Amino acid sequence: MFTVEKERNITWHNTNVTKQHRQLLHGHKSPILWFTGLSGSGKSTIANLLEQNLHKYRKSTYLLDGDNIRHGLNSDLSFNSEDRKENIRRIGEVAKLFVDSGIITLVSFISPYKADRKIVRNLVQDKEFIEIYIKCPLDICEQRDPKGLYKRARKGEIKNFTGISSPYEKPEDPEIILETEKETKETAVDKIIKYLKEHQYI
Ligand SMILES: Nc1ncnc2c1ncn2[C@@H]1O[C@H](COP(=O)(O)OS(=O)(=O)O)[C@@H](OP(=O)(O)O)[C@H]1O
Ligand SMILES: Nc1ncnc2c1ncn2[C@@H]1O[C@H](COP(=O)(O)OP(=O)(O)O)[C@@H](O)[C@H]1O
Repeated sequence: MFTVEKERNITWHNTNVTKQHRQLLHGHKSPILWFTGLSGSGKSTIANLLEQNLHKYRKSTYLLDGDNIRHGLNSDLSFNSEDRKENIRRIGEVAKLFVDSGIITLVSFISPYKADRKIVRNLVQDKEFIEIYIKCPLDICEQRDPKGLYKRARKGEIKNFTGISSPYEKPEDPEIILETEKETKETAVDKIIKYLKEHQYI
């Protein structure tokens, strides 16, 4: 029924209602759809449209968006590398809880470091982490500049800005790559839904 971690005097309690019971109730699996990419690459746009589509087809979803989470849970974190690591660690743990709740969990964070994304992948079971690389050249993201942040970063008003003064490490072997310079958001969403159906997540 439970396991004890002796050093810290804490106990893990198993619940009678399990992830499998919850997934059965929802009628689908509950993977993490992890969107990673530069600011302005299209993570939020695609994740939002995907959630809208899944919701329309009566799938239970929740979207965790970096900008939003930094308003609350992670409002104490900056954009230096240590804080970004902690940002991803926390949201990885939150996403794991959502997986356990039986909900399809969309996570849209720049998540620039390979090692941090790998830590989250290893938090959940095999096939429960679907990495979606929102690929878009920096110059196109910069032209789009939906929030005017690149302009400010170039002027030196924002430090540690991803792609300008802070690194972005591309995924090596993501499950899905979407090239938003070449394909529309609708095509991108269709591709993700096709993947989910083909791999029997939904
Ligand atoms: N220095 C710096 N670098 C990058 N982005 C910045 C920065 N300062 C603020 N912003 C805004 O914060 C959003 C990214 O937050 P994340 O939590 O996703 O970033 S990270 O995963 O910790 O790297 C990011 O949102 P998106 O544009 O949606 O990616 C920006 O709006
Ligand atoms: N194919 C596409 N997919 C997603 N966004 C696109 C695409 N083409 C143009 N855009 C535009 O690029 C911008 C992406 O912004 P956003 O979704 O906030 O990116 P991110 O969350 O990665 O910072 C939006 O203004 C969106 O309308």
